[in-house]
Parts: sequence; C-alpha cells; structure tokens
Amino acid sequence: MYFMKDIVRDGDPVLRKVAQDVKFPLSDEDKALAANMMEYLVKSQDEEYAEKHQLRAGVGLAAPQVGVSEMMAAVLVPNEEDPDKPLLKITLINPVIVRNSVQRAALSEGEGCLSVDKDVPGFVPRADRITIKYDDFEGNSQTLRVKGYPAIVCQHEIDHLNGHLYYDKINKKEPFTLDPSTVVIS
Ligand SMILES: Cc1nc(NNC(=O)[C@H](CC2CCCC2)CN(O)CO)c(F)c(N2CCN3CCOC[C@@H]3C2)n1
Ligand code: NI
Repeated sequence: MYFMKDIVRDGDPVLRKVAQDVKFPLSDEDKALAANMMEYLVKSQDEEYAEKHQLRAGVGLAAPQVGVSEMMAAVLVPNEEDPDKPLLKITLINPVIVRNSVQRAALSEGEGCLSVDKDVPGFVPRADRITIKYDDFEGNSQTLRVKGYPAIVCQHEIDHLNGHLYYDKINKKEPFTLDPSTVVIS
C-alpha cells in the first residue's frame, strides 16, 4: 500500500523523464507495483480509510509518481450510479495512444495531480476519444477505446509516463478559454 509520503512531488526529475518499457514476463516487483498502485486508488476512494490515513483521492496513478520510472499506470474510474461497477478499472502497461479524435474535451473543474501540491486553475484540453494499445499482464497486446471522462483520466496518466504534467496543457494567457467546439465534462 502507498501513503502520501510515498508520492513523488513536482520538482523531482523522475516526473519529467520518459519512463522505461516494462519487460515480460513481469517481475515480482512489477506485479507488486501494479497491485499497490491499484490498491492506493481503491483505498483513496474509500472515504473512511482515506480520511483516517489522509489520502488524497485518486482515479489514476502512474508509476513515476511512486518513484518508478516504468511504463505502467493504474486507472480506477468509479461509476457514480453503481460503485460496484467502475466505468474503467485497468492497469495500463506500455500504453501508447494510437488514435486521437479531433474533438477536444476538458473537465469542467480543471485537473489536479497527486504529485502537484499547488492548485493550477484552468481547463486542460485533451482528446475526447482515444484508442490505446497496451500490454496486459501476460504481455499480450490489447486495444482499449475510451471516450469522455475515462479518456481524460487515461491521457493524464499516459502523460505522466512521458514526463508531462497537466498544467503543461493549460493556456497560460487565458486558462479558461476553450476552443468553442470543446466538450466540457462535469
Ligand atoms: C477527476 C478526479 N480527480 C481526482 N483526483 N485526482 C486524480 O485522480 C489525479 C488524476 C486525475 C486528474 C484529472 C484526470 C485524472 C491523480 N493523478 O495525479 C494521477 O496521475 C479525484 F479524486 C476524483 N474523484 C471522483 C471520483 N470520486 C469517487 C469517490 O472517491 C473520491 C473520488 C474523487 N476525480
Ligand atoms: Ni497526476
């Protein structure tokens, strides 16, 4: 399990590196890494546990954020209607975005990051629909097509694996100006 003390903060060079490909068969360390990252997300979404252990809630977590410069990220996007059936629960290994829609989307509340303690206000424009090629735990190549909120989360995590942080994408001069065709997701 990870706690906030284990989360690497902005300024640490590991957050600005392109991470290394994960090798197969998965080492025991990589299996534990995947399990611990997903466990953090599950526990951080458990209000009582998160409160008790002062965890910042998360719907995604990338390996560089726990100091491991490898191409692995956990995503757990809950379904507000039915908490037992998340919209997306997946470990992305060696993910590559192979298709981006022209249509843009942004979260209406902007974004935050467990590795960025300051609040950076503004819209983070991203693709509304993406196709991701990634490896599963057995090393088989898989394809995932996501749209809207889950797609935003996946893009935020895959950015981490390539050394990008969300505020890199905020318009410095006009942080709340969006291309009018951008879908705003609440
Ligand atoms: C949108 C949101 N971002 C939360 N935090 N930030 C994160 O997840 C960062 C990654 C997200 C920032 C924007 C896109 C990806 C972590 N990152 O830095 C990883 O790289 C939330 F916590 C959150 N939710 C909604 C669902 N709720 C279910 C019940 O539990 C509370 C939880 C709160 N929604
Ligand atoms: Ni982040």
